[in-house]
Amino acid sequence: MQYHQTQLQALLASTTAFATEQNINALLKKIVIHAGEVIAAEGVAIFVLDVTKTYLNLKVAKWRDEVREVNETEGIPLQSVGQFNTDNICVFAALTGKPQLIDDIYAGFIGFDFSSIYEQDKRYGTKTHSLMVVPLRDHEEKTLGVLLLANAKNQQGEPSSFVAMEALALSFAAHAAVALNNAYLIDANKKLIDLLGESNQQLEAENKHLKQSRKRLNNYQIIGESKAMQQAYALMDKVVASPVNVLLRGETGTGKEVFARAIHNNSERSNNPFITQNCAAVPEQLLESELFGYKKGSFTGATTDKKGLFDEANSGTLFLDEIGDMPLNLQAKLLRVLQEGEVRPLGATQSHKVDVRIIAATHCDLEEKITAGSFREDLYYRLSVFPIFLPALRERGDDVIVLAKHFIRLYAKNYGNLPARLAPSTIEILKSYSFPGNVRQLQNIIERAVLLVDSGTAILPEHLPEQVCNAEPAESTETKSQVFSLQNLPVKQSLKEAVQDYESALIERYLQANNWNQTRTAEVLNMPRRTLVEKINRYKIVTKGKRSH
Ligand SMILES: Nc1ncnc2c1ncn2[C@@H]1O[C@H](COP(=O)(O)OP(=O)(O)OP(=O)(O)O)[C@@H](O)[C@H]1O
Repeated sequence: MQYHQTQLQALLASTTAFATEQNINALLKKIVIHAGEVIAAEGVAIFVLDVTKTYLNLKVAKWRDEVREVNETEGIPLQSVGQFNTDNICVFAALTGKPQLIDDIYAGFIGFDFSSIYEQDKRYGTKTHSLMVVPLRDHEEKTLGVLLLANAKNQQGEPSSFVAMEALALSFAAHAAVALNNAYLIDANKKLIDLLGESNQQLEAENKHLKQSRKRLNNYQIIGESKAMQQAYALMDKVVASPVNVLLRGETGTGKEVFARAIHNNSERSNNPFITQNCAAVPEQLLESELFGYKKGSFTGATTDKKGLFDEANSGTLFLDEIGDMPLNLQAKLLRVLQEGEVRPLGATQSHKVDVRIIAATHCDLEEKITAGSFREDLYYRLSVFPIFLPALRERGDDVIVLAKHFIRLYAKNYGNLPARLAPSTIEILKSYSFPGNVRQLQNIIERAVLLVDSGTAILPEHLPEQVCNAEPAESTETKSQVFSLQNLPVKQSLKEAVQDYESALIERYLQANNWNQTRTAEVLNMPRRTLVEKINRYKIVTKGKRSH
């Protein structure tokens, strides 16, 4: 079959045009326009199968030069009353996958129902004679839709037959179908990507929400939401998922054991044992046999083998409280366990492996102990891979009252007392007290008060211990700023002297606030500890209020 040069050029042009179009509606329009150029016809229309594959929907129609995009919601049904709608030429072509060619639709009954075209002709004064319907099928031969061409024209523009153009039409339809299928795939991909993006965003939001609510509720079931505690929780968040050893530091009664349990309970080891041992409470030999165990006959009284706490805690966590008070000899043995992951019970000839996470705790200034030679520096580095400083109760703001109310509920329940409440004056006293014994001291104070108070009445200052009521209020930061207000400064002082005065008083204030713990103070002031010690010596800061560390 000989085709006109312009038709072949049009076919080539359509290939390029389709290859660069990814948008479905734009592509459908291009198919219709190019079809009219490749196959000389007066009218062109494209129908596509809807997603349910039950309707052929008209998308774009062209009559001579006029192109119309159609937004048809209900197209031609493939079936009606349970029967395929084979009277319709488009449905027939779609179902059979075969092109349909009619030279004259008015030439008597030809097996299809053209009544709607007759009606249109009447309405618009047109005259349809020849028709060609070509199915658009993808590489798997699934029908995507059909292309309808009306009124074939010859090269002179006179009415003709589509028969001569069938092969050209089939070739055009084949690559139009490939382009359409690609556009569908790209569209489906984009929708998937959008969907993924959306669900990712949703996941991110949920994640954030979970993290926030976890922070708010603090899953660790530790009472206290102050900023200082939030900082400690944030460090815990980091450490629970990893197996590193943790060193909990803080004054006595700040909740080091509470934190240690919480770390264990939120770690992967939570179903395994959590064993605690206070290293200060027992004599050296007993502590050694407790920790490492012994073999029968290894000393007088060793009548049976005894498992040590490292073995008891295998796969779990061993909490070593008051680690600063561990005797030097045992420090060396502990270091070996940490380095080699093996223990050797007393009297045993061989070591064996253990898998234990160590959480150590101390209220001591370990750095000072190292200087004094009573704590091994190498052990210190092993233990303090991840230190967490627990804030003193006086640094926790309103947590004091939150904790007090928690303990009231606890003891009211224990002692069958109707819940008492805190009188405003009591709240004031508790808020300004410095709590050297921290949470443990508050807990004892509240227990005593709940016992003293009558059921359902308020806890008054008289229900608090005398030393609490009569204590000087903890120094507030306002006092400091008063001392250093410009009005109070001597007028004849060099800048250097003024700065030194300020620095010296500031360091003293921070030392006091941190219970004279130099490491902690250096941390808070964000300076090396050695520099802090130098300044303490240079300014001759009296550390007589210092606790025994
Ligand atoms: N945040 C808290 N919420 C509720 N109770 C707490 C909290 N912190 C501490 N406690 C309670 O305070 C008491 C002291 O806590 P814990 O023994 O954990 O302190 P510690 O720092 O280990 O003390 P020490 O240094 O003397 O060993 C315990 O009864 C504990 O239950």
